[in-house]
Amino acid sequence: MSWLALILFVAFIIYLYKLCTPSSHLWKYGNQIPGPKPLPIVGNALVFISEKTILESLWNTVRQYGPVARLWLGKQLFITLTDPKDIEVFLARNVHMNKSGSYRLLDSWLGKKGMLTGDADVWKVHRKLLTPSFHFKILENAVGMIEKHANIMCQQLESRVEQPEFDITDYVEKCSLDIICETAMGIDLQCQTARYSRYLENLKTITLVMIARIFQPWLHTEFLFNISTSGRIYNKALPVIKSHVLKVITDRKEMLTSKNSLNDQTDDGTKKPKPFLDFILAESNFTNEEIEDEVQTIMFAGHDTTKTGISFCLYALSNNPHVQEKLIEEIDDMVAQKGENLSIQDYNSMKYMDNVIKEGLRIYSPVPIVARKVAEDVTLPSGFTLPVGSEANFCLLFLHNDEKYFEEPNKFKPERFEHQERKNPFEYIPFSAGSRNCVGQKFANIEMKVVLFKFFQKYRLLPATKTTTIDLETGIVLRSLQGLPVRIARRN
Ligand code: HEM
Repeated sequence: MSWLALILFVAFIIYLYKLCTPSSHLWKYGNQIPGPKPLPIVGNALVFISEKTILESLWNTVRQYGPVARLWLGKQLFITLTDPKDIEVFLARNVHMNKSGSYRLLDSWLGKKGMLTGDADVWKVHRKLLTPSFHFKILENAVGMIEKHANIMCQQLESRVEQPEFDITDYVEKCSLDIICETAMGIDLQCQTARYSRYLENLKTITLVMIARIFQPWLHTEFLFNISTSGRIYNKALPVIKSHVLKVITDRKEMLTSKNSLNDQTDDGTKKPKPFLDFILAESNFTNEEIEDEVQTIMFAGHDTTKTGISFCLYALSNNPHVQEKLIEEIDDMVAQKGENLSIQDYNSMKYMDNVIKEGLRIYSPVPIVARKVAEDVTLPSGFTLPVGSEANFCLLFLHNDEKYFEEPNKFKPERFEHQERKNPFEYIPFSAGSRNCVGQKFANIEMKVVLFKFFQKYRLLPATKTTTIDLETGIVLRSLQGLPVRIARRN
């Protein structure tokens, strides 16, 4: 019996070793890039246990080894890039179009056919077919719905006025989900007025498990992941997310077939925009799998990012009263000129608001890291060669907080965008760049403006009194370990 156990143990070690040993090509080029000495099997994965957050570990690696830093995660060669000239090589040319292997770990959730994670062949077709659903005309009609949900958020916040500090993310998150569901799916979820959202709770679990899994190479195989504690937690949360999305699709299909329940007028009598989901359902070439993957993708990418962008902006404004006052002044001027009913052009004409949002997306980039699979050996302007099969990770958060490109990067200064003479446009790319940039960029910008506008018409923000610092972490999108504590006061 003990012999059998020994043989099984040795077989398991050989299996792990093979699983974690990179190809000689990766090994040769990978080790020419600066980085810490790897251990057998795990590579450099232990660097992620030494710090409080994954971001801090990555940041330390970049500080120590430079703007091109190498880590081995098992057999995966993970190269962090923070120089805009190096990043440009990937984003400006249509050569390295597939997302990195880390995104494949999201397949059981986002599928293989969604725009965000899909490979180039599927992505090209979907992006072309679905781009019209983000057209300016559609956004223009969506403004009223965004305003409606922003107003509900403000009503919900009434109970927090003049109260101790609280996490603003909880409110913004539900508002963002309601916005994406009604504008993109045609379903008014009313998540803000419900006390509990199973979708949001389980989504949080899924994203946290997934991000940790990326940096734990021993959990990359399905078998080991499924028997791990993280895998069991994930497998319990996933069906909730899946069934939620399926219900959204079924409900919309039913609404489209029974015309009675299809109310295509907004409360103020204007025509509702055609939701993204109707574009997909009308596309006869889309399989059920493709529909589900795209809806799953837009539900996630369309609310978690804007939630993060808005919440961090509000948090930054709570700590920068002079910026807040200037923004309030601009909002009051706009109301004095145009009244309450603003068009998309009115929102976009507020220059200071625009710069506040740009600065928020710089200092707290909602998507801190994006990554590509290296499709062929490529030599970067910095001189290093990235071998085919490695992962190139662009750390947008570090790039945007690098003093080489932004003076006093820790200061929240929207004015820096007034005289914007960037040496290289790839120095500031919160929505990524090139043909796989964010398809929802215009939608996100208008949503952020409307929510800030409605909020500051009613309230002022005050800094938290108990929580004075936050630790940034990646949970696919940026998050803070302490939440984003603020206090609010009524204006007037
Ligand atoms: C502040 C808000 C947002 C930020 C900062 C943001 C940022 C990004 C970034 C950096 C990417 C590239 C990701 C990668 O290469 O892995 C991306 C892609 C994407 N985003 Fe956004 N996003 C935001 C809002 C939105 C919204 C509101 C939607 C949908 C309504 C959306 C839908 C997508 C989709 C579908 C992709 C994949 C595009 C493609 O590969 O063709 N995003 N976003």
